[in-house]
Amino acid sequence: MEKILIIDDNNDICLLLERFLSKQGYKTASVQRGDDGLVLLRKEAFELVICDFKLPDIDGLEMLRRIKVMHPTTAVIIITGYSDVRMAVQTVKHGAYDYVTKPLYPDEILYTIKAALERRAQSLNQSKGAPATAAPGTTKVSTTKPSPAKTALTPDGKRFIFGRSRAAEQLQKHIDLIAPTDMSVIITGETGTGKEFVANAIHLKSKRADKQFVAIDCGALGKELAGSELFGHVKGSFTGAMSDKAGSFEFANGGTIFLDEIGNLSYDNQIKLLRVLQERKIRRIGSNQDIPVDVRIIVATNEDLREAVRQGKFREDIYHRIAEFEMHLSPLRERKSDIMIFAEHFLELANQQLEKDIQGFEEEAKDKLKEYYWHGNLRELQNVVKRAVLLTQGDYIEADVLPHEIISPQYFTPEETNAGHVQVNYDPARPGIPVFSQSAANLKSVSENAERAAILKVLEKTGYNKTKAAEVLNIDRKTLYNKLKAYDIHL
Ligand SMILES: Nc1ncnc2c1ncn2[C@@H]1O[C@H](COP(=O)(O)OP(=O)(O)OP(=O)(O)O)[C@@H](O)[C@H]1O
Repeated sequence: MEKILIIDDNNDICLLLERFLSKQGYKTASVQRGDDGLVLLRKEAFELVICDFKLPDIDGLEMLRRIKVMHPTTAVIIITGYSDVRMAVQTVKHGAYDYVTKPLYPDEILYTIKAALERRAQSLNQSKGAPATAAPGTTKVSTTKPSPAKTALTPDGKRFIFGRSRAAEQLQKHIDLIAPTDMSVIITGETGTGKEFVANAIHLKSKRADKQFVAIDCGALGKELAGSELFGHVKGSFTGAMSDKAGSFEFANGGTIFLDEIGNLSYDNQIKLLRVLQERKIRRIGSNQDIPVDVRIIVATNEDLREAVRQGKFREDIYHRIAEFEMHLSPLRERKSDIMIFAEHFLELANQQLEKDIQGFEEEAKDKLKEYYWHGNLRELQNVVKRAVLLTQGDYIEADVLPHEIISPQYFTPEETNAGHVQVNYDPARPGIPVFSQSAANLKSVSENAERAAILKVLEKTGYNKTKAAEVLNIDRKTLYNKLKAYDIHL
Protein backbone atom coordinates (compact mmCIF):
# COMPACT_ATOMS: atom_id res chain seq x y z
CA MET A 1 0.00 0.00 0.00
CA GLU A 2 1.46 3.38 -1.01
CA LYS A 3 2.16 5.78 1.83
CA ILE A 4 1.30 9.45 1.66
CA LEU A 5 2.42 12.11 4.12
CA ILE A 6 0.36 15.30 4.37
CA ILE A 7 2.07 18.40 5.78
CA ASP A 8 -0.31 21.30 6.30
CA ASP A 9 -0.79 23.65 9.22
CA ASN A 10 -4.53 23.55 8.66
CA ASN A 11 -5.76 20.64 10.74
CA ASP A 12 -9.03 20.42 8.79
CA ILE A 13 -7.18 19.94 5.52
CA CYS A 14 -5.04 17.21 7.12
CA LEU A 15 -8.08 15.41 8.47
CA LEU A 16 -10.09 15.67 5.29
CA LEU A 17 -7.24 14.52 3.10
CA GLU A 18 -6.35 11.66 5.42
CA ARG A 19 -9.93 10.45 5.48
CA PHE A 20 -10.40 10.80 1.75
CA LEU A 21 -7.11 9.18 0.80
CA SER A 22 -7.51 6.27 3.22
CA LYS A 23 -10.82 5.54 1.53
CA GLN A 24 -8.96 5.49 -1.79
CA GLY A 25 -6.66 2.78 -0.46
CA TYR A 26 -3.61 4.79 0.57
CA LYS A 27 -1.86 4.64 3.91
CA THR A 28 -1.64 8.16 5.29
CA ALA A 29 -0.02 10.24 8.01
CA SER A 30 -0.22 13.97 8.63
CA VAL A 31 1.68 16.66 10.53
CA GLN A 32 1.18 20.37 10.80
CA ARG A 33 4.74 21.66 10.87
CA GLY A 34 7.56 21.27 8.41
CA ASP A 35 10.00 20.20 11.11
CA ASP A 36 7.68 17.41 12.27
CA GLY A 37 7.33 16.26 8.69
CA LEU A 38 11.11 16.08 8.29
CA VAL A 39 11.45 14.13 11.55
CA LEU A 40 8.90 11.62 10.30
CA LEU A 41 10.58 11.38 6.92
CA ARG A 42 13.91 10.67 8.60
CA LYS A 43 12.31 7.64 10.26
CA GLU A 44 10.34 6.25 7.35
CA ALA A 45 10.05 6.70 3.62
CA PHE A 46 6.83 7.80 1.93
CA GLU A 47 6.06 7.35 -1.72
CA LEU A 48 4.45 10.76 -1.82
CA VAL A 49 4.35 13.95 0.25
CA ILE A 50 1.62 16.56 -0.07
CA CYS A 51 3.05 19.75 1.39
CA ASP A 52 1.53 23.17 1.96
CA PHE A 53 3.63 25.94 0.44
CA LYS A 54 3.17 28.22 3.44
CA LEU A 55 4.05 26.34 6.58
CA PRO A 56 4.58 28.20 9.83
CA ASP A 57 8.22 27.15 10.17
CA ILE A 58 9.70 26.25 6.77
CA ASP A 59 8.78 27.53 3.32
CA GLY A 60 7.67 25.19 0.56
CA LEU A 61 10.80 25.45 -1.57
CA GLU A 62 13.06 24.64 1.36
CA MET A 63 10.82 21.74 2.42
CA LEU A 64 11.01 20.36 -1.10
CA ARG A 65 14.79 20.65 -1.12
CA ARG A 66 15.13 18.82 2.18
CA ILE A 67 12.68 16.08 1.25
CA LYS A 68 14.50 15.50 -2.04
CA VAL A 69 17.89 15.30 -0.31
CA MET A 70 16.53 12.68 2.10
CA HIS A 71 14.40 10.75 -0.38
CA PRO A 72 15.17 11.67 -4.00
CA THR A 73 12.47 9.37 -5.35
CA THR A 74 9.63 10.60 -3.15
CA ALA A 75 7.06 12.47 -5.22
CA VAL A 76 6.07 15.86 -3.84
CA ILE A 77 2.87 17.79 -4.54
CA ILE A 78 2.66 21.37 -3.30
CA ILE A 79 -0.58 22.92 -2.05
CA THR A 80 -0.75 26.62 -2.68
CA GLY A 81 -3.03 29.62 -2.74
CA TYR A 82 -3.61 31.02 -6.22
CA SER A 83 -1.71 34.20 -5.36
CA ASP A 84 1.40 32.09 -4.75
CA VAL A 85 1.20 30.23 -8.01
CA ARG A 86 4.36 31.81 -9.34
CA MET A 87 6.28 30.54 -6.33
CA ALA A 88 4.67 27.16 -6.75
CA VAL A 89 5.92 27.05 -10.33
CA GLN A 90 9.42 27.44 -8.90
CA THR A 91 8.86 24.34 -6.78
CA VAL A 92 7.92 22.38 -9.89
CA LYS A 93 11.13 23.55 -11.52
CA HIS A 94 12.98 22.34 -8.45
CA GLY A 95 11.52 18.88 -8.56
CA ALA A 96 7.97 18.95 -7.19
CA TYR A 97 5.72 16.80 -9.33
CA ASP A 98 3.02 19.43 -9.51
CA TYR A 99 1.08 21.92 -7.44
CA VAL A 100 -2.61 22.16 -6.65
CA THR A 101 -4.29 25.38 -5.72
CA LYS A 102 -6.72 25.94 -2.88
CA PRO A 103 -9.58 25.33 -2.51
CA LEU A 104 -8.78 21.64 -2.89
CA TYR A 105 -11.09 19.43 -4.90
CA PRO A 106 -11.03 15.67 -4.29
CA ASP A 107 -11.04 14.76 -7.99
CA GLU A 108 -8.17 17.08 -8.73
CA ILE A 109 -6.01 15.98 -5.83
CA LEU A 110 -6.68 12.32 -6.55
CA TYR A 111 -5.87 12.75 -10.21
CA THR A 112 -2.62 14.55 -9.35
CA ILE A 113 -1.64 11.92 -6.79
CA LYS A 114 -2.24 9.06 -9.20
CA ALA A 115 -0.29 10.81 -11.95
CA ALA A 116 2.59 11.58 -9.56
CA LEU A 117 2.80 8.00 -8.34
CA GLU A 118 2.65 6.70 -11.89
CA ARG A 119 5.46 9.02 -12.97
CA ARG A 120 7.47 7.96 -9.93
CA ALA A 121 7.05 4.28 -10.77
CA GLN A 122 8.04 4.93 -14.39
CA SER A 123 11.20 6.80 -13.46
CA LEU A 124 12.15 4.13 -10.91
CA ASN A 125 11.87 1.54 -13.66
CA GLN A 126 13.87 3.65 -16.07
CA SER A 127 16.60 4.37 -13.54
CA LYS A 128 17.20 0.66 -13.02
CA GLY A 129 18.86 0.59 -16.43
CA ALA A 130 20.36 4.09 -16.27
CA PRO A 131 24.00 4.83 -15.46
CA ALA A 132 24.68 5.49 -11.78
CA THR A 133 24.89 9.13 -10.90
CA ALA A 134 26.18 10.76 -7.78
CA ALA A 135 26.17 14.31 -6.56
CA PRO A 136 28.94 16.06 -4.67
CA GLY A 137 28.19 15.94 -1.00
CA THR A 138 25.21 13.63 -1.33
CA THR A 139 25.07 9.91 -1.80
CA LYS A 140 22.60 9.83 -4.60
CA VAL A 141 21.86 12.45 -7.19
CA SER A 142 18.89 14.52 -6.22
CA THR A 143 18.62 16.80 -9.18
CA THR A 144 15.16 17.59 -10.32
CA LYS A 145 15.91 16.89 -13.93
CA PRO A 146 18.64 14.26 -14.12
CA SER A 147 20.09 13.95 -17.56
CA PRO A 148 18.55 13.32 -19.94
CA ALA A 149 15.37 13.98 -18.02
CA LYS A 150 13.54 16.47 -20.15
CA THR A 151 14.08 14.87 -23.52
CA ALA A 152 12.02 15.40 -26.65
CA LEU A 153 8.54 16.48 -25.81
CA THR A 154 6.55 15.57 -28.87
CA PRO A 155 7.18 11.83 -28.73
CA ASP A 156 5.01 11.74 -25.63
CA GLY A 157 2.21 13.26 -27.58
CA LYS A 158 2.55 16.97 -26.88
CA ARG A 159 1.59 18.96 -29.92
CA PHE A 160 3.17 22.30 -30.77
CA ILE A 161 0.50 24.89 -31.36
CA PHE A 162 0.98 28.18 -33.18
CA GLY A 163 -1.45 30.99 -32.62
CA ARG A 164 -2.95 33.47 -35.03
CA SER A 165 -1.40 36.65 -33.67
CA ARG A 166 1.33 38.49 -35.56
CA ALA A 167 3.80 37.39 -32.91
CA ALA A 168 2.81 33.77 -33.52
CA GLU A 169 3.17 34.11 -37.29
CA GLN A 170 6.58 35.63 -36.87
CA LEU A 171 7.60 32.88 -34.47
CA GLN A 172 6.59 30.23 -36.98
CA LYS A 173 8.64 31.96 -39.69
CA HIS A 174 11.65 32.20 -37.42
CA ILE A 175 11.47 28.54 -36.42
CA ASP A 176 11.27 27.49 -40.09
CA LEU A 177 14.14 29.77 -40.94
CA ILE A 178 16.51 28.81 -38.17
CA ALA A 179 15.74 25.11 -37.71
CA PRO A 180 17.70 23.71 -40.69
CA THR A 181 20.84 25.64 -39.77
CA ASP A 182 23.27 24.73 -37.01
CA MET A 183 23.19 28.20 -35.48
CA SER A 184 23.01 28.69 -31.74
CA VAL A 185 19.80 30.32 -30.63
CA ILE A 186 18.90 32.34 -27.60
CA ILE A 187 15.22 32.37 -26.67
CA THR A 188 14.00 35.04 -24.31
CA GLY A 189 10.61 35.45 -22.70
CA GLU A 190 8.75 35.33 -19.43
CA THR A 191 8.27 32.09 -17.58
CA GLY A 192 5.78 29.75 -19.24
CA THR A 193 5.80 31.44 -22.65
CA GLY A 194 6.96 28.22 -24.28
CA LYS A 195 10.72 28.66 -24.61
CA GLU A 196 11.46 24.98 -24.13
CA PHE A 197 8.67 24.06 -26.52
CA VAL A 198 10.15 26.35 -29.16
CA ALA A 199 13.63 24.89 -28.62
CA ASN A 200 12.16 21.44 -29.07
CA ALA A 201 10.31 22.52 -32.21
CA ILE A 202 13.56 23.83 -33.68
CA HIS A 203 15.23 20.51 -32.88
CA LEU A 204 12.42 18.49 -34.43
CA LYS A 205 12.55 20.50 -37.64
CA SER A 206 16.33 20.22 -37.88
CA LYS A 207 18.48 17.52 -39.43
CA ARG A 208 19.29 16.44 -35.87
CA ALA A 209 15.69 15.43 -35.20
CA ASP A 210 16.43 11.73 -34.94
CA LYS A 211 19.01 12.36 -32.20
CA GLN A 212 18.51 13.43 -28.60
CA PHE A 213 17.04 16.71 -27.44
CA VAL A 214 18.38 17.18 -23.93
CA ALA A 215 16.94 19.95 -21.80
CA ILE A 216 18.72 21.10 -18.68
CA ASP A 217 17.40 23.70 -16.29
CA CYS A 218 20.52 25.51 -15.10
CA GLY A 219 18.37 27.39 -12.57
CA ALA A 220 17.35 24.20 -10.79
CA LEU A 221 20.87 22.78 -10.52
CA GLY A 222 23.16 23.71 -7.66
CA LYS A 223 26.52 25.18 -8.59
CA GLU A 224 28.50 21.99 -8.01
CA LEU A 225 25.90 19.74 -9.52
CA ALA A 226 25.65 21.73 -12.74
CA GLY A 227 29.23 20.91 -13.79
CA SER A 228 28.76 17.20 -13.31
CA GLU A 229 25.33 17.25 -14.88
CA LEU A 230 26.49 19.10 -17.98
CA PHE A 231 29.96 17.72 -18.51
CA GLY A 232 29.96 14.43 -16.54
CA HIS A 233 32.60 13.26 -14.09
CA VAL A 234 34.99 10.41 -13.46
CA LYS A 235 34.83 8.13 -10.46
CA GLY A 236 36.45 9.63 -7.37
CA SER A 237 36.66 13.18 -8.75
CA PHE A 238 34.73 14.44 -5.72
CA THR A 239 33.09 12.98 -2.64
CA GLY A 240 30.14 10.98 -3.82
CA ALA A 241 31.39 10.42 -7.38
CA MET A 242 31.02 6.67 -7.06
CA SER A 243 31.30 5.88 -10.74
CA ASP A 244 32.01 7.48 -14.09
CA LYS A 245 29.14 9.50 -15.42
CA ALA A 246 28.45 10.98 -18.83
CA GLY A 247 27.11 14.53 -18.84
CA SER A 248 24.30 16.05 -20.84
CA PHE A 249 26.60 17.19 -23.63
CA GLU A 250 27.59 13.60 -24.25
CA PHE A 251 23.97 12.44 -24.13
CA ALA A 252 23.07 15.13 -26.63
CA ASN A 253 25.87 14.25 -29.03
CA GLY A 254 24.60 14.58 -32.59
CA GLY A 255 21.46 16.29 -31.29
CA THR A 256 20.51 19.47 -29.47
CA ILE A 257 21.08 20.65 -25.94
CA PHE A 258 18.70 23.17 -24.43
CA LEU A 259 20.10 25.15 -21.53
CA ASP A 260 17.28 26.85 -19.68
CA GLU A 261 18.02 29.78 -17.35
CA ILE A 262 21.53 30.02 -18.75
CA GLY A 263 22.15 33.16 -16.68
CA ASN A 264 22.40 30.97 -13.58
CA LEU A 265 25.46 29.12 -14.78
CA SER A 266 28.42 29.67 -12.45
CA TYR A 267 31.55 31.36 -13.77
CA ASP A 268 33.47 28.04 -13.79
CA ASN A 269 30.80 26.36 -15.83
CA GLN A 270 30.60 29.33 -18.16
CA ILE A 271 34.26 28.78 -18.94
CA LYS A 272 33.65 25.10 -19.64
CA LEU A 273 30.73 26.03 -21.86
CA LEU A 274 32.92 28.47 -23.76
CA ARG A 275 35.27 25.61 -24.51
CA VAL A 276 32.42 23.58 -25.99
CA LEU A 277 31.39 26.55 -28.07
CA GLN A 278 34.91 27.25 -29.31
CA GLU A 279 36.45 23.80 -29.63
CA ARG A 280 33.44 21.48 -29.60
CA LYS A 281 35.10 19.40 -26.90
CA ILE A 282 34.23 18.61 -23.31
CA ARG A 283 36.20 17.15 -20.48
CA ARG A 284 34.48 15.21 -17.68
CA ILE A 285 35.20 16.61 -14.21
CA GLY A 286 38.36 14.98 -12.88
CA SER A 287 39.46 13.74 -16.31
CA ASN A 288 42.21 15.03 -18.57
CA GLN A 289 40.81 13.47 -21.67
CA ASP A 290 38.96 15.57 -24.24
CA ILE A 291 35.77 14.17 -25.71
CA PRO A 292 34.64 15.68 -29.02
CA VAL A 293 30.95 16.60 -29.13
CA ASP A 294 28.74 17.73 -31.97
CA VAL A 295 25.86 19.49 -30.28
CA ARG A 296 23.62 22.33 -31.30
CA ILE A 297 23.12 24.72 -28.42
CA ILE A 298 19.86 26.51 -27.72
CA VAL A 299 19.62 28.57 -24.57
CA ALA A 300 16.82 30.38 -22.83
CA THR A 301 16.59 33.05 -20.24
CA ASN A 302 13.91 35.16 -18.67
CA GLU A 303 16.43 37.65 -17.40
CA ASP A 304 18.19 40.35 -19.37
CA LEU A 305 21.42 38.61 -20.33
CA ARG A 306 22.86 41.77 -21.89
CA GLU A 307 22.46 43.46 -18.54
CA ALA A 308 24.14 40.47 -16.86
CA VAL A 309 27.02 40.92 -19.33
CA ARG A 310 27.21 44.63 -18.49
CA GLN A 311 27.34 43.79 -14.81
CA GLY A 312 30.12 41.26 -15.38
CA LYS A 313 27.94 38.34 -14.28
CA PHE A 314 27.80 36.65 -17.64
CA ARG A 315 30.72 36.34 -20.02
CA GLU A 316 30.45 38.52 -23.08
CA ASP A 317 32.32 36.04 -25.31
CA ILE A 318 29.76 33.34 -24.51
CA TYR A 319 26.90 35.73 -25.03
CA HIS A 320 28.04 36.57 -28.56
CA ARG A 321 28.54 32.95 -29.44
CA ILE A 322 25.16 31.79 -28.23
CA ALA A 323 23.28 34.80 -29.53
CA GLU A 324 23.76 33.96 -33.21
CA PHE A 325 20.00 34.18 -33.49
CA GLU A 326 17.69 35.68 -30.92
CA MET A 327 14.00 34.93 -30.53
CA HIS A 328 11.70 36.69 -28.13
CA LEU A 329 8.45 35.07 -27.03
CA SER A 330 5.79 37.61 -26.19
CA PRO A 331 3.77 37.24 -23.02
CA LEU A 332 0.35 35.72 -23.55
CA ARG A 333 -1.41 38.95 -22.51
CA GLU A 334 0.21 40.67 -25.49
CA ARG A 335 -1.16 38.09 -27.92
CA LYS A 336 -4.75 38.04 -26.80
CA SER A 337 -5.98 36.59 -30.08
CA ASP A 338 -4.03 33.42 -29.24
CA ILE A 339 -5.51 32.88 -25.79
CA MET A 340 -8.57 30.93 -26.88
CA ILE A 341 -6.60 28.93 -29.44
CA PHE A 342 -4.36 27.66 -26.65
CA ALA A 343 -7.27 27.32 -24.24
CA GLU A 344 -9.07 25.05 -26.73
CA HIS A 345 -5.90 23.03 -27.22
CA PHE A 346 -5.40 22.63 -23.48
CA LEU A 347 -9.07 21.68 -23.15
CA GLU A 348 -8.55 18.89 -25.66
CA LEU A 349 -5.48 17.69 -23.75
CA ALA A 350 -7.29 17.81 -20.42
CA ASN A 351 -10.25 15.89 -21.88
CA GLN A 352 -7.85 13.15 -22.95
CA GLN A 353 -5.97 13.08 -19.67
CA LEU A 354 -9.03 13.16 -17.46
CA GLU A 355 -11.21 11.05 -19.75
CA LYS A 356 -13.83 13.74 -20.03
CA ASP A 357 -15.70 15.20 -22.94
CA ILE A 358 -16.13 18.89 -22.24
CA GLN A 359 -17.18 20.65 -25.42
CA GLY A 360 -15.90 24.18 -24.91
CA PHE A 361 -16.15 27.43 -22.96
CA GLU A 362 -19.18 29.58 -22.12
CA GLU A 363 -18.87 33.16 -23.43
CA GLU A 364 -18.33 34.64 -19.97
CA ALA A 365 -15.54 32.18 -19.24
CA LYS A 366 -13.91 33.11 -22.56
CA ASP A 367 -14.09 36.79 -21.68
CA LYS A 368 -12.47 36.15 -18.31
CA LEU A 369 -9.67 34.16 -19.87
CA LYS A 370 -9.05 36.87 -22.44
CA GLU A 371 -9.00 39.64 -19.86
CA TYR A 372 -6.64 38.04 -17.39
CA TYR A 373 -3.00 39.11 -17.05
CA TRP A 374 -1.46 35.57 -17.23
CA HIS A 375 1.70 36.07 -15.21
CA GLY A 376 2.53 32.39 -15.72
CA ASN A 377 1.61 32.54 -19.44
CA LEU A 378 0.85 29.26 -21.24
CA ARG A 379 1.75 27.09 -18.26
CA GLU A 380 -0.73 28.96 -16.08
CA LEU A 381 -3.42 28.82 -18.76
CA GLN A 382 -2.92 25.09 -19.15
CA ASN A 383 -3.28 24.51 -15.41
CA VAL A 384 -6.37 26.69 -15.17
CA VAL A 385 -8.03 24.88 -18.06
CA LYS A 386 -7.17 21.46 -16.66
CA ARG A 387 -8.67 22.32 -13.31
CA ALA A 388 -11.75 23.82 -14.95
CA VAL A 389 -12.24 20.61 -16.94
CA LEU A 390 -12.05 18.60 -13.74
CA LEU A 391 -14.61 20.77 -12.02
CA THR A 392 -17.06 21.06 -14.90
CA GLN A 393 -20.12 18.86 -14.62
CA GLY A 394 -21.94 20.00 -17.76
CA ASP A 395 -20.75 20.23 -21.36
CA TYR A 396 -19.25 23.71 -21.25
CA ILE A 397 -16.79 25.40 -18.90
CA GLU A 398 -18.49 28.24 -17.05
CA ALA A 399 -16.77 31.23 -15.47
CA ASP A 400 -17.53 30.07 -11.96
CA VAL A 401 -15.11 27.15 -12.15
CA LEU A 402 -12.25 29.54 -12.89
CA PRO A 403 -10.08 30.69 -9.98
CA HIS A 404 -11.39 33.68 -8.10
CA GLU A 405 -8.32 35.70 -9.20
CA ILE A 406 -9.35 35.28 -12.81
CA ILE A 407 -13.00 36.08 -12.23
CA SER A 408 -12.18 39.23 -10.23
CA PRO A 409 -8.57 40.12 -10.92
CA GLN A 410 -6.90 42.48 -8.48
CA TYR A 411 -3.24 42.82 -9.07
CA PHE A 412 -0.40 45.06 -9.99
CA THR A 413 1.22 44.49 -13.30
CA PRO A 414 4.99 44.89 -13.43
CA GLU A 415 4.66 47.66 -16.03
CA GLU A 416 2.29 49.59 -13.85
CA THR A 417 4.56 49.06 -10.92
CA ASN A 418 7.48 50.61 -12.76
CA ALA A 419 5.45 53.68 -13.41
CA GLY A 420 4.15 53.88 -9.88
CA HIS A 421 1.17 51.76 -9.03
CA VAL A 422 -2.33 51.15 -10.16
CA GLN A 423 -4.63 48.60 -8.67
CA VAL A 424 -6.76 47.17 -11.43
CA ASN A 425 -10.24 45.75 -11.12
CA TYR A 426 -12.57 44.90 -13.93
CA ASP A 427 -16.18 45.77 -14.25
CA PRO A 428 -18.07 42.74 -15.52
CA ALA A 429 -20.34 45.05 -17.45
CA ARG A 430 -17.41 46.50 -19.37
CA PRO A 431 -15.02 43.63 -20.08
CA GLY A 432 -11.44 44.60 -20.67
CA ILE A 433 -11.84 48.12 -19.29
CA PRO A 434 -9.85 48.56 -16.12
CA VAL A 435 -11.42 50.21 -13.10
CA PHE A 436 -9.03 51.77 -10.63
CA SER A 437 -9.78 51.04 -7.03
CA GLN A 438 -10.08 53.58 -4.23
CA SER A 439 -6.87 52.44 -2.67
CA ALA A 440 -4.89 53.68 -5.66
CA ALA A 441 -5.46 57.17 -4.37
CA ASN A 442 -3.66 56.41 -1.12
CA LEU A 443 -0.06 57.54 -1.56
CA LYS A 444 1.33 55.26 1.13
CA SER A 445 -0.23 52.19 -0.38
CA VAL A 446 0.94 53.32 -3.80
CA SER A 447 4.57 53.35 -2.76
CA GLU A 448 4.30 50.22 -0.64
CA ASN A 449 2.68 48.28 -3.40
CA ALA A 450 5.27 49.48 -5.88
CA GLU A 451 8.03 48.43 -3.48
CA ARG A 452 6.46 45.02 -2.90
CA ALA A 453 6.07 44.40 -6.60
CA ALA A 454 9.63 45.59 -7.31
CA ILE A 455 10.97 43.16 -4.71
CA LEU A 456 8.95 40.31 -6.19
CA LYS A 457 10.16 41.12 -9.67
CA VAL A 458 13.81 41.20 -8.64
CA LEU A 459 13.38 37.97 -6.69
CA GLU A 460 11.92 36.33 -9.74
CA LYS A 461 14.77 37.59 -11.91
CA THR A 462 17.41 36.38 -9.48
CA GLY A 463 15.88 32.93 -9.19
CA TYR A 464 14.65 33.75 -5.66
CA ASN A 465 18.21 34.13 -4.44
CA LYS A 466 17.87 36.61 -1.57
CA THR A 467 21.53 37.61 -1.50
CA LYS A 468 21.49 38.41 -5.21
CA ALA A 469 18.14 40.16 -4.89
CA ALA A 470 19.38 42.36 -2.05
CA GLU A 471 22.41 43.25 -4.17
CA VAL A 472 20.28 44.23 -7.16
CA LEU A 473 17.90 46.23 -4.96
CA ASN A 474 20.87 47.90 -3.35
CA ILE A 475 19.78 47.09 0.19
CA ASP A 476 21.39 44.80 2.75
CA ARG A 477 20.07 41.30 3.33
CA LYS A 478 18.60 42.17 6.70
CA THR A 479 16.56 45.01 5.22
CA LEU A 480 15.36 42.66 2.52
CA TYR A 481 14.31 40.08 5.11
CA ASN A 482 12.41 42.76 7.05
CA LYS A 483 10.64 43.87 3.92
CA LEU A 484 9.76 40.30 2.94
CA LYS A 485 8.20 39.92 6.34
CA ALA A 486 6.41 43.25 6.24
CA TYR A 487 5.00 42.60 2.78
CA ASP A 488 4.05 39.04 3.62
CA ILE A 489 6.26 37.57 0.92
CA HIS A 490 7.04 33.96 1.70
CA LEU A 491 9.86 32.27 -0.18
N1 LIG B 1 3.54 26.15 -28.68
C1 LIG B 1 2.98 25.41 -27.73
N2 LIG B 1 2.03 24.53 -28.03
C2 LIG B 1 1.43 23.80 -27.07
N3 LIG B 1 1.71 23.89 -25.78
C3 LIG B 1 2.66 24.77 -25.41
C4 LIG B 1 3.35 25.57 -26.38
N4 LIG B 1 4.25 26.34 -25.74
C5 LIG B 1 4.13 26.04 -24.44
N5 LIG B 1 3.19 25.11 -24.22
C6 LIG B 1 2.75 24.59 -22.91
O1 LIG B 1 3.13 25.52 -21.92
C7 LIG B 1 3.97 24.89 -20.93
C8 LIG B 1 5.14 25.81 -20.63
O2 LIG B 1 6.00 25.82 -21.74
P1 LIG B 1 7.58 25.80 -21.58
O3 LIG B 1 8.02 24.90 -20.48
O4 LIG B 1 8.16 25.58 -22.93
O5 LIG B 1 7.80 27.32 -21.11
P2 LIG B 1 9.14 28.07 -20.72
O6 LIG B 1 9.07 29.43 -21.33
O7 LIG B 1 10.32 27.21 -21.10
O8 LIG B 1 8.98 28.16 -19.16
P3 LIG B 1 10.10 28.47 -18.05
O9 LIG B 1 10.79 29.74 -18.43
O10 LIG B 1 9.31 28.63 -16.80
O11 LIG B 1 11.01 27.27 -18.05
C9 LIG B 1 4.41 23.57 -21.54
O12 LIG B 1 4.40 22.55 -20.60
C10 LIG B 1 3.39 23.28 -22.60
O13 LIG B 1 2.43 22.44 -22.07
